[in-house]
Amino acid sequence: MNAATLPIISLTSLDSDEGLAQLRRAASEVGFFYLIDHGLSDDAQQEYLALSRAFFQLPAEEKQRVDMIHSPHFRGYNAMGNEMTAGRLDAREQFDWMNEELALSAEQLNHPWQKLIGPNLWPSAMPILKPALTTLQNKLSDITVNLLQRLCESLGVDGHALDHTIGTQPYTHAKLIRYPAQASPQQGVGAHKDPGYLTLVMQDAQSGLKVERGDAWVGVPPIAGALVVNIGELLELASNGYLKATNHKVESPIQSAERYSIAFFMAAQLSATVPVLSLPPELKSRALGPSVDPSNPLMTDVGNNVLKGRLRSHPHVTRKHYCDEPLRHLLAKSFAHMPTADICDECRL
Ligand SMILES: O=C(O)CCC(=O)C(=O)O
Ligand SMILES: [Fe+2]
Repeated sequence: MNAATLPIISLTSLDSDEGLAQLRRAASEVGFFYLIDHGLSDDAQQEYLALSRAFFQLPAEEKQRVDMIHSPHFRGYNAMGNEMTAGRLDAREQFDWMNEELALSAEQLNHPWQKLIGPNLWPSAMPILKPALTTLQNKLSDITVNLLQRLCESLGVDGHALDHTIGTQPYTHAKLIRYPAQASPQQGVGAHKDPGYLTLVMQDAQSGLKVERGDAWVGVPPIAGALVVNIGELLELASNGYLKATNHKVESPIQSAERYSIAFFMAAQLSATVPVLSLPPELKSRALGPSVDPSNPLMTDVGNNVLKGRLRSHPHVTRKHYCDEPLRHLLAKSFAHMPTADICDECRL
């Protein structure tokens, strides 16, 4: 599969039945597609990628001031060697930000996922980053909410069927990512599914993103101006498996080229439980239930499904902020159906 065969969906075509049918096919047969006519110009995207390059070029000590290890809410910077996917280290550095919120006090915490709520860590050496990335977050959030509504329509249900799980604004999580060139092929990020409803990826001119199709991995080469969309685990659950959260990974660039991307994950509010949509009979008969993988149970309680991914990806943050009592006890309860070593290998909860 190449750029010509990975579906290209125009957001402005989704007012028509034909556009919706194309969207449904792309989302159910591939789970990955390019989105065009989404309102974020190629020039604007290049500016955000340039900002990202400038951030990663900051001196190491400036980046370390906002290191994720300081954030119980999984916000901030991760140097190379700090992230695990599929049990192996990823070769990328990244900066994560989410909804800007106040943290809950220890007395207010009833569920471990509530600890995800909190402020971002912004680098004082680059004051432009906070307003610029907040603007980007709002734009991408609007695009994903619109797309989620169109997806619901394409499945023959009310376009607003999932609105109540989002409320006034969805849970959003975004990452600036740099994949440095490696001397030999490396895992930029290992094979995984994204936990939320929908993911948008903005890529520079360097390829590397791959999608699982049957027993093959196919490339998702960049198309100028297009955003890459993928279906997350919550949509697989909401559609009872009619839509699939597709496994994907990034292979590190080799030789001299580095790769920059910006990933944006949109989910329902952390306190929400995702409902199973009432699909019309012709789709329902093809919705055979979400995938069952004991090493990656899909959870309809959004906070736990999101936290599951964060705990595994950043074990150093988990150890520092989640493994002391009473949180450790609550965590063991939330993930009682998962192998405990999967959550924290060191303390085994
Ligand atoms: O960098 C990319 O192209 C994709 C990254 C990704 O899949 C992720 O961070 O979940
Ligand atoms: Fe991903």
